[in-house]
Amino acid sequence: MPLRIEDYALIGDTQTAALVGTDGSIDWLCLPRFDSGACFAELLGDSSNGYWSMAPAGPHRLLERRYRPDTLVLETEFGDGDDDGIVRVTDCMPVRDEHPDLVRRVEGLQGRVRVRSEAVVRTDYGGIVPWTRRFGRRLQFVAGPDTLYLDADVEFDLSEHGRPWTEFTVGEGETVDFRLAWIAPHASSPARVDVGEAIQRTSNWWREWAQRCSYDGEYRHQVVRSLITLKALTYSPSGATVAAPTTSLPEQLGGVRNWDYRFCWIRDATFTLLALLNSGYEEEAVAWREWALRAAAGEPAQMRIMYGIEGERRLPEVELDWLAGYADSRPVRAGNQAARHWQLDVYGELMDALHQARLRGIPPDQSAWKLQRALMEFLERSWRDPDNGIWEVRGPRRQFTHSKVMAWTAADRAIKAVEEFGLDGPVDRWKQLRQEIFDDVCEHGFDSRRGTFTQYYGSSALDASLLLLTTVGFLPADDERMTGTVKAIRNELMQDGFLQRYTMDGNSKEVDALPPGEGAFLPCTFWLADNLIMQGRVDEGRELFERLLERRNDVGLLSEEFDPAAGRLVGNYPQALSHIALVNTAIHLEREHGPIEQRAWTGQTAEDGD
Ligand SMILES: OC[C@H]1O[C@H](O[C@H]2O[C@H](CO)[C@@H](O)[C@H](O)[C@H]2O)[C@H](O)[C@@H](O)[C@@H]1O
Repeated sequence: MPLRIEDYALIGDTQTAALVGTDGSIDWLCLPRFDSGACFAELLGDSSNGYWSMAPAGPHRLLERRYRPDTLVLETEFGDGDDDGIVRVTDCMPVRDEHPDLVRRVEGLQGRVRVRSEAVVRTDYGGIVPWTRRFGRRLQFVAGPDTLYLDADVEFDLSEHGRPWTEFTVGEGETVDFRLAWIAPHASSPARVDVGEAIQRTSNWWREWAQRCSYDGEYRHQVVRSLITLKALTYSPSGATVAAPTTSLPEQLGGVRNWDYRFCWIRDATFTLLALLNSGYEEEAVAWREWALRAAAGEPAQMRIMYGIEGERRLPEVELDWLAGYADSRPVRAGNQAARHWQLDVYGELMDALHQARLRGIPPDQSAWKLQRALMEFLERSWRDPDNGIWEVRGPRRQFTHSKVMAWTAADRAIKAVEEFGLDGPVDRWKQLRQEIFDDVCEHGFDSRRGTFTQYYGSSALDASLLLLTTVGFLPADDERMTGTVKAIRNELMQDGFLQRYTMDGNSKEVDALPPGEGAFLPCTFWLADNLIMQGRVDEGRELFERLLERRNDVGLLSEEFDPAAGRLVGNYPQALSHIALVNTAIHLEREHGPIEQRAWTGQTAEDGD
């Protein structure tokens, strides 16, 4: 039985990340970047695909696990059989100087404990067995483009089926240190490091970063944990945030909805920008904005919905058929075919992100406005085209209501750039466009019989993305079309207290081309809380928010979805979109009726404005 997804904690160095289980085993780590092949891939396969365990050798149990306050330094404590002996394993990835490092310290807290560690290193997602050599207390693993070194205070034995292992005893107050480093094969071998100093430096780095959080409300503890998670998912050399550090953790246990999230989605990243700006992280927000402008630069028709972490456009999807999949959920995929999608909303997302930056006094330079004008020209020609929608469905393209509203958002922000920031553009034409889209959505995307907006033009299906119509300012929260939509979504998409993304009935396969069935989508449930707060139903919004907080695991992490029947987190993990939504709703609750800065709602719609 694999560990549950929520049994893992995250450590990372802002260029890649690892998952550490409650059993002390590191079962996922891609080196040197988030999107590289994994050297530990047991998460998606079995022990032959690589892991690094560290726990008492005999019978033992987990006593406690936590992050050092306001850091990404993880401490896991184990008691031996009768709790006479207690050890602490401290894990972290120091923020990188030259190459990636992962350090582990075993510390005796009480009595004497025999500890066992196995370091089964693989490359290319557990598919390649490297050439392993021992030089005293140093192991070297070599395979093609990857060379790894494991330094330890104790010697490893290579005799057990080629799986390096070691056993040692720690007494109270004693420490035994380990360090795994990755280097390019042509680089010289890494010098040894002082693990205690590396852990201290890493703790200080995260604490200083966390102190910059400007949110000081009642959910500060949870907000800071989510922000640290977002920072850990942001590739620091470029400023791009990955949607999650994993691939193919299933949206349904045993199912086929298994995707690679180690890329940067324009949509997700725009939400990230808002969360960062709202919590005082301007530097990160500026880095993201510059990344987005570089990534989207060029011909607007060629803009992508997602990019690699350095802005790469080709992200071919392949199946890793040697991996059995988490809980037998196959296929395991690397790369994401959604990179080739046409999703209309990204133009609105990008226009809105740049508008938000201007609103907060961090205007992009003139060349950004040139790009925005080019995007608007493209959108004026293309907004009527069907697209793959926010959920990236793999069925036929459709006239998705949310996508059209995001085209409206693009026009709205272009108008505001001229009227509020004095930029130059055909504002009358854009006003006409905004009105035209508004009328089109209200005519075709609204079911007047049921009093709700619908997933796509002419359909009866509901879609939780419609909750975003208020946050972008398309309609005020108390407009009866929105209260009707929120009511219908609550009635039909709520499952055991959490929202499904869209109607999953016999017809859903026609839309997403996948067998029905997935967990409840946590970001959408946060969006429902936002709408309730905006309607003035703050207590109901808070109650829902707190229900969502309870779904976080013991170290404050969320995946994308929650399976209410199994009572388990599902989907890629930890997921940026869920943590972003948590931060935004917490801030929103603080301001109660004022989501104003959350998006760009200014109280004026095309209807009552012009
Ligand atoms: O379920 C279908 C799609 O699922 C993934 O997309 C989802 O994750 C994205 C990243 O967080 C998010 O932007 C999108 O709105 C979600 O639907 C997957 O990446 C797609 O390939 C897949 O079709």
